[in-house]
Formats: sequence, C-alpha cells, structure tokens
Amino acid sequence: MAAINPKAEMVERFLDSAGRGDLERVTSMISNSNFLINKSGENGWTALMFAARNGHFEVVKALLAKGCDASPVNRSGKTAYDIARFWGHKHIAMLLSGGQDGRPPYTLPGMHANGEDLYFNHEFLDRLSEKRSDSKWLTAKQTSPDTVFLLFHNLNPLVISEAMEEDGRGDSSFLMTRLRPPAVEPILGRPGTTVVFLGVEKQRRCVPTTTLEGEDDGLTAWFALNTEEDPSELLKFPDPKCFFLHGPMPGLLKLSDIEAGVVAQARAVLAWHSRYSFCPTCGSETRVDEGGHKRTCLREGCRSLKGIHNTCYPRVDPVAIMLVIHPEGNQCLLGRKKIFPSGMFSCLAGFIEPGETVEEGVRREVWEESGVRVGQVHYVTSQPWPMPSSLMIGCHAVALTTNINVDKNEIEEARWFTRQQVIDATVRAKHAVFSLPPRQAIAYYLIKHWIGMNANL
Ligand SMILES: NC(=O)C1=CN([C@@H]2O[C@H](COP(=O)(O)OP(=O)(O)OC[C@H]3O[C@@H](n4cnc5c(N)ncnc54)[C@H](OP(=O)(O)O)[C@@H]3O)[C@@H](O)[C@H]2O)C=CC1
Ligand SMILES: [Mg+2]
Ligand SMILES: [Mg+2]
Ligand SMILES: [Mg+2]
Ligand SMILES: [Zn+2]
Repeated sequence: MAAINPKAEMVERFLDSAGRGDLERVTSMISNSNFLINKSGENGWTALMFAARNGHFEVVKALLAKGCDASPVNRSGKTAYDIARFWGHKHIAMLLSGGQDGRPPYTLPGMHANGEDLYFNHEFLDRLSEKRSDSKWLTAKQTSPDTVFLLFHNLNPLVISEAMEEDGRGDSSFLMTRLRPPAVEPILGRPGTTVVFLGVEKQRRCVPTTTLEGEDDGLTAWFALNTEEDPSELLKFPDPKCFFLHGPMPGLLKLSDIEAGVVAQARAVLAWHSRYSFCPTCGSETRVDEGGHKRTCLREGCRSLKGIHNTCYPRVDPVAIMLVIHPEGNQCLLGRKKIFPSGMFSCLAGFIEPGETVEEGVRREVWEESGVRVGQVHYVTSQPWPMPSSLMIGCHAVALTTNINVDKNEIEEARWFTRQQVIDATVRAKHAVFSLPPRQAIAYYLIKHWIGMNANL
C-alpha cells in the first residue's frame, strides 16, 4: 500500500469541501491551517476553482475574504474566473473580476451555458423600438452629425481593410465603415435604396443639449442602408481601403466580434426588404414603415391589413441545431454536407416546421438526416444567423439508437466521433481525423460545450 502523506490528504479534503460547497468546513480548515488556501491538487485546480466550477458563491466569497489568490491557472491555463464564466455562474464571475459584492442573483436550475459571447450575439445597440414610429425623430437623426450609417451593396457590407488583424486562428477581421450623414446623402431616397433604423449606442449617451435646431437628446443613432445601384459611382468613400465584403460566406464571418451582432440585425432586415418588395398577400405595392421594420400594403381592403399580419414584418426562421450524444455518453454524431470544406464535420441542423416544437424539430431532423432516433432534448443557447434570417436554436440531444442511415440529399456522411477525437480536433487540429466548424458558428460552441462538460475547465 502506498504511504499516505497527511499533508497531501489534508489538501485533498480541503479541495473536496470547496467543491461540495461545505462553507463551514472550508472556513474551519483555513483557520486551523492557513497554508491550505492557495494549494492546488491534480491538474492544478485550487479550492477557489472548485467552488467557482460548482457555483458555490459563499465559499468563493469566504476564500477571497481570507486572502485567497484568484490569479493562478490550472493545467488548461484557466483561472477561477474563466471557469465561473464558462459554467455560467455570472455572479461568481462578477465577484472574481472585482465587481459587485452582493447577494447572488437568482439563477435558473440547470443553467450552465452562456452563449452571450457567441459571434453575432453581441447587442451593442439599444434597439429603441419605441422610436420606430416617431418619424420626426427618425428624420432628424438621419441628418444629425453623430449618426452612423452602415452601407450595404446588394447585402454586402462596406468594410475597411485597415483594421485587418489576425484573430488567433489565422482569420482576418474587418471593421465596418461608419459613414456620417453627408457621406450617404447622395443615395438617400433613391429608388432601390432601403434605410433601416438599427438603434442607438448603449455606451455613448452624451448630455442632452439645446441647439438652434432644437433639443438634442444626445443619443447616437445607427442606420443600415442597402443599395442595389453601384454606390462607388454615387458616393465618395472616406478611405480608399474601403470595400464591399462579398459573401455571405465566409465574408460575414470575418467581421470584428463586437460589430457582427449589428450586421446580423441589419442584414436580416435588409434581406427581407430585398425579397419582399411587394405585398405577399395581393402583390400590390407597399410602404416602408416603422423605421424600416414594417411594410404595409397600399391596396385598401387587402387582407394583410386585418388581424395578425406577419407578412408585414421581417422574417426570422427558426432552425434547430443539435449535438446528438451517443446513449453511452462518450461519442457524438456529426455530419457533413457536400459544400463543407474537405474533412469538416458539424452538428446536424434543420428548419423547424409549422406546428412543431423545438424538441420535435430536433427529433425529426436527426431522424431524416441520419436515421438515428433521439430521446431527451436539452436547450443550450441560440444564435442569429443572418444568411438570410435564421435563428439557430442550439440543443444537446441524447440518441436512443446508433445505426446511421444518411439522407444523401442533405448530408454526404454522418459519423459517431469519440470524445477524444473531438478533443483532438479542438486542440491538436493537425493530428485530428476531422476538422470542426469555424469558431463563429454555434455548432462549434455546442461541440466545445459538450467536451467542456468533463474537461479540465
Ligand atoms: N451556425 C451554425 O453553426 C450552422 C448554421 N446552419 C444554418 O441553418 C440553416 C438550416 O440548416 P439546413 O441543414 O440547411 O436545414 P434543413 O435540414 O431543414 O434543410 C434545408 C432545406 O430544407 C428546405 N427548407 C425547408 N424550410 C425552409 C425554410 N424555412 N427556409 C429555407 N429552406 C427551407 C430547403 O429545401 P429547398 O432548397 O429544396 O427548397 C433547404 O434546402 C441554414 O441557413 C444553415 O446555414 C446550419 C448548420 C450550422
Ligand atoms: Mg434536414
Ligand atoms: Mg439539415
Ligand atoms: Mg428540413
Ligand atoms: Zn396586399
């Protein structure tokens, strides 16, 4: 029998108490043996990390109060703060980042995922929907010197290459060109030009001032502008390095993370305008209302003007996207479409059909595309996907059967991959048997979240 080292055993007991959230034991152990506080065990995990991993707010607070160091990293290079964020314990993350020290806000049971950092998910504008019907305010904002216009030509955004930078995976990212009112004036109001009010900046609220023209509320408004004409003939761009980012793929995945969310909103609404120019009910001409968020039929008596008329509003198409987990828990089902880059496998996905729940949509699409039956379905997180206007509803699902029979019309191949193969594709891409979807896709997040469940995070 191996000799027991009493000190190592004490550290183990201490770490275990922190992981279980045993506040009394944690505090009494520190009072008796203060050296324990920053000790780590296997894989470099400290008591603070264990408490953060399992959402034990009071234990984290007590450890910090006793002078525990929050900066160490585990063998995966993660701090207690990273761990708290990854597992969705926002109040602990806030505490560890030196934020508010108060009572923990209520969290829903089982809420661990947090897809807020996903590409396309940043909402850095306040949509201020109550202003959409205030045409006077909208008109004034369109000429206000602070206002920002994002220009699209046939739905391709105008970006600037100056900001090109590597994002760590060898991808370059571009910044949107922010145009001021005088720069877009020549194309406003021309046929084929659509304007959409996106919102106002959440961050920058200037002090309201009174000017000769009247009261200025200090809000910086953002508009999106799509033109079907070639704008380079009508406009002078502020910088010769500006260009239209062609796509949608992979162009739309090359934006800066912070601006991608605004582009998701803008492009989905503009794409709807470009496809729904006439009334879908009677084919008549329409009028653009609500700052570009509604089209109203101009024919008196049209059915679209009575009752609930969703044809008048921009489309959002729900898509279920799911990582299907093997009944034994250690493999997942991934598929590839013909159009994917060679070697890439991703989550199965499909449009939700009318009268269908998300859970049923998941089960039906997995059955149709892979011949696998699915039981439990668990919602993880969502992502707007503006190509043109999908809302990806990300789920984990557990398979009931394992035989694969692919629908060759939709999927070229589907396979079960072991957890180790997936981990290799994440961290040792060169040696992996397949490649993952790009980090910007919710599919990547769902896969990472699954391996994170047992990984050193
Ligand atoms: N962010 C991410 O990680 C991922 C995003 N996606 C996105 O999800 C979306 C759906 O995935 P996909 O696997 O293609 O879906 P499906 O498996 O439902 O198959 C798509 C096909 O279904 C038909 N269809 C049925 N309803 C609709 C609808 N409302 N809109 C368009 N087509 C419909 C179309 O057939 P037909 O063309 O014959 O009319 C289409 O080609 C795509 O936009 C895709 O880009 C997919 C995977 C990953
Ligand atoms: Mg399908
Ligand atoms: Mg599909
Ligand atoms: Mg389908
Ligand atoms: Zn009509």
